[in-house]
Amino acid sequence: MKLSELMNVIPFLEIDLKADPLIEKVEMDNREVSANTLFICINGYTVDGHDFAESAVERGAVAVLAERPLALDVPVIVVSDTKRMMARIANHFYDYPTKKFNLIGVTGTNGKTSTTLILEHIFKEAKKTTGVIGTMYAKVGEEIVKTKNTTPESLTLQQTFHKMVEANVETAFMEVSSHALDYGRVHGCDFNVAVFTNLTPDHLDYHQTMEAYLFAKGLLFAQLGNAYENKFAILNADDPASKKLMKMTSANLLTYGIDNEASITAQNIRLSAKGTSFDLFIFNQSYAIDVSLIGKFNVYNLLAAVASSYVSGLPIETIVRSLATVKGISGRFETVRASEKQDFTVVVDYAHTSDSLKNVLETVNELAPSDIKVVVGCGGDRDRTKRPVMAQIATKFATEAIFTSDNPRSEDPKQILIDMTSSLKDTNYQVIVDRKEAIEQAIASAKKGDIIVIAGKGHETYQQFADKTIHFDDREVAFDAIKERI
Ligand SMILES: CC(=O)N[C@H]1[C@@H](OP(=O)(O)OP(=O)(O)OC[C@H]2O[C@@H](n3ccc(=O)[nH]c3=O)[C@H](O)[C@@H]2O)O[C@H](CO)[C@@H](O)[C@@H]1O[C@H](C)C(=O)N[C@@H](C)C(=O)N[C@H](CCC(=O)O)C(=O)O
Ligand SMILES: Nc1ncnc2c1ncn2[C@@H]1O[C@H](COP(=O)(O)OP(=O)(O)OP(=O)(O)O)[C@@H](O)[C@H]1O
Ligand SMILES: N[C@H](CCC[C@H](N)C(=O)O)C(=O)O
Ligand SMILES: [Mg+2]
Repeated sequence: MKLSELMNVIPFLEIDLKADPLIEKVEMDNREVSANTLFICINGYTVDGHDFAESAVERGAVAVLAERPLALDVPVIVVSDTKRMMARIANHFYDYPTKKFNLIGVTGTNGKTSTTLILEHIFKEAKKTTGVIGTMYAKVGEEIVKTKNTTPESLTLQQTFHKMVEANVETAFMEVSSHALDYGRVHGCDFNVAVFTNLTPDHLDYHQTMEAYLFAKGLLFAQLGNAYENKFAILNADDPASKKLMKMTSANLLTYGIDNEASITAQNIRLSAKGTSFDLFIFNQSYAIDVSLIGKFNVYNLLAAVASSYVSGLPIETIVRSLATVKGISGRFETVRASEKQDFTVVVDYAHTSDSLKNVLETVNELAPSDIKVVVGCGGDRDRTKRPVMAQIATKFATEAIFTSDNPRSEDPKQILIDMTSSLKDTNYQVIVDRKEAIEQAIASAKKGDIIVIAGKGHETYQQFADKTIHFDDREVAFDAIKERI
């Protein structure tokens, strides 16, 4: 496509293009540039992309989009906000891919990955071709693509959607993070369904206040479109934030919940260590559900997934049937069993917020009257306000807590642990900075019947420090420690 055609998506742009080169690629990273590329300069948090424009041209960029004039031998188009324009350009370049399939966006503090993966299962059981974008990976049909962000920036996003169109994907499920909404990474995505899971404190380093955090989540509902376009907002009736989100959208509404009145509800919930049973009520029809997922919080995820599948046109009988085969989600309430002789339980869970940690520990408490040990830490370069709160929850809901490192990133691991424990009144804890040692100690000292919850890193297979990233998998470390003991 010609540069002039791409530039048409920018309103009121008055440029006199002396050359109108063919654009075959759009990139924001000079290292990815090749012949006939349009290079977009993004002034980032770490570095300024404008500094790489010259190198991009040397590598084959034939035009540059920038926020200031640059002395280059190729056309330089100056706009006030390159990031915002990048979303439009990406959308046009990849021919508006999200108009070509059903797109379900899931936002909320906790439960996004779980809900999107339950959705993937339901749609696959209904024999649909699916796509997923989220924390663990992006998936185009069966092909897995590694991702850096839960919700990638617009260029990668639209490129991935384009691949989904080529792979004949019929429905895609996407986690939409508050950062992505605030940055405008999803501008121009044509969502058919937007799902809200819940809102509890997290990312306050970025958003500063809960109001600002809610506002960012609300942007998904604000950009959803209208009821007459058959768009649906799926809201959690048990979360007070839903009342505000309702006002931010003109789409159709469908609510789900357990405690408050809702269109889709679960009643008579029975929790066990093997799974969960409940009666699903959907517009006064009821269905008996038996799933292998554990915990009340997963009932919410299931209800959200049922609601989104239903408004996407899947028959309720198909949806209900598929729930019987929903599998556990990697790193979410995942048990580690290394030997027949193991007489204690080890659970690895991705709880890295105060609310999710409380949910997991409450669930474990409900399941068995055992002693609970929790091994947990808090990530560096992330919301500091959650540190003392997570520590309080750990000592309150577990018999004993071992506080350790999560991903310290650029921070001093010891300081993070001081932030967690300095105002703690309870004394049923110890601090072991090294995560491997902490897990080994918890397992070595486990008594018969104990439950050990290793929280915060779930599916992650690495640990990030200021100077290095090492391979680290809670499940592997736990497995080896159990073997060592038996
Ligand atoms: C704060 C933040 O969101 N940063 C994002 C941002 O990075 P940045 O601003 O540091 O980018 P940069 O490195 O300064 O680079 C600026 C520009 O120069 C270019 N560049 C850079 C180096 C070079 O050699 N050549 C070059 O051309 C880059 O491609 C870029 O265009 O742009 C990057 C590329 O899109 C993102 O990967 C990165 O996310 C980082 C990794 C991050 O941690 N983000 C978190 C806060 C985040 O977004 N999290 C949410 C999920 C949270 C949740 O699930 O709860 C998410 O959606 O992931
Ligand atoms: N609906 C829910 N409500 C509260 N807690 C939940 C819910 N679903 C899952 N959790 C807890 O939160 C943890 C993370 O779940 P999940 O990965 O689905 O969330 P997420 O929203 O994708 O998180 P992230 O923001 O890191 O992408 C789980 O391991 C579990 O402890
Ligand atoms: N999406 C979340 C994941 C946090 C996972 C936890 N293990 C940590 O590193 O803090 C974030 O980037 O804030
Ligand atoms: Mg996620």
